[in-house]
Amino acid sequence: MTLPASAYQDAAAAIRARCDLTPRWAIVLGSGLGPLADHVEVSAEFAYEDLPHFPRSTAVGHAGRLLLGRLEGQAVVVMQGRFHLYEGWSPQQTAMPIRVMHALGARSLVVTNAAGGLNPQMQVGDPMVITDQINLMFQNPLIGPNDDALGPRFPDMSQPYDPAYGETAKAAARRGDFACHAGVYAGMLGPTYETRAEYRMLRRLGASAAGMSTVPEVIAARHAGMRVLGISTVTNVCNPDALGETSGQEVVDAASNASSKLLAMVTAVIRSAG
Ligand SMILES: O=P(O)(O)O[C@@H]1C[C@H](O)[C@@H](CO)O1
Ligand SMILES: Nc1nc2[nH]cnc2c(=O)[nH]1
Repeated sequence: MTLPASAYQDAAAAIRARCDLTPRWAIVLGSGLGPLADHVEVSAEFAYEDLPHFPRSTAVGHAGRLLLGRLEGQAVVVMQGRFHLYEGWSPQQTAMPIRVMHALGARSLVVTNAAGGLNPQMQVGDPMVITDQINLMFQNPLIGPNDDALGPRFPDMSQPYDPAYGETAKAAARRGDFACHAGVYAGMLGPTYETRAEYRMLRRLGASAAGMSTVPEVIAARHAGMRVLGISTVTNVCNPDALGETSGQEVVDAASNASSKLLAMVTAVIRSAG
């Protein structure tokens, strides 16, 4: 579905009409990670269905609420649930909330997700700081007329994830004494999990984690010049030579169980940026 050019400004105006907080940070909470929002001192809360042009969350483990408030004293806007291409939303719709949060004032983005771990050292519950991404969705939210007011027609993607944010997140994991990996996130269309042959291919392509989100959001964020921290939680181990079955519920449960690690890393980065 094509969105009107004014869609993200309309949604931002509806939010501003009820809340005058200017968020510096935008945070997208992935599958099972919604409870991180319990740590936000909330000023205003919006159901996605009440915001103009906003899609509705249909994915398991995604509450479908936008919160404005403070985390670690910093003004934040938090998506408790996101939109995925496999739900039937267009790339523009999956990325639209990023533009809304940018229009509200956010200049840094934290994206979190649940992902399959491809690196043999990974265990369920381990976080991975995303260093780069591979777009295997073969779709792009910037297709169509470019909004020059937002960003360039041909955005640079040489460093989509901010290395300084990543280092701070890894340092928080060291302080917390829990394992933390760094690697490349492969964005898949879903909703099927991968076959053994596909996991094998992803390893050969240089991916360390496979998921079904994040890539369109990060493209939209980089287009708008936002600095990005990305963290995956490994929810299933993808060993092509000994692959067990994976279910959506198992993924959500594994992500929820690891949410305290995510919280430690995300808050450390927000704190350090002052
Ligand atoms: O929103 P995220 O990327 O955390 O959701 C992942 C991808 C699918 O929605 C689901 C598959 O298990 O988890
Ligand atoms: N594509 C994909 N998405 C996931 N989300 C959680 N685990 C996985 C996985 O193994 N593959």
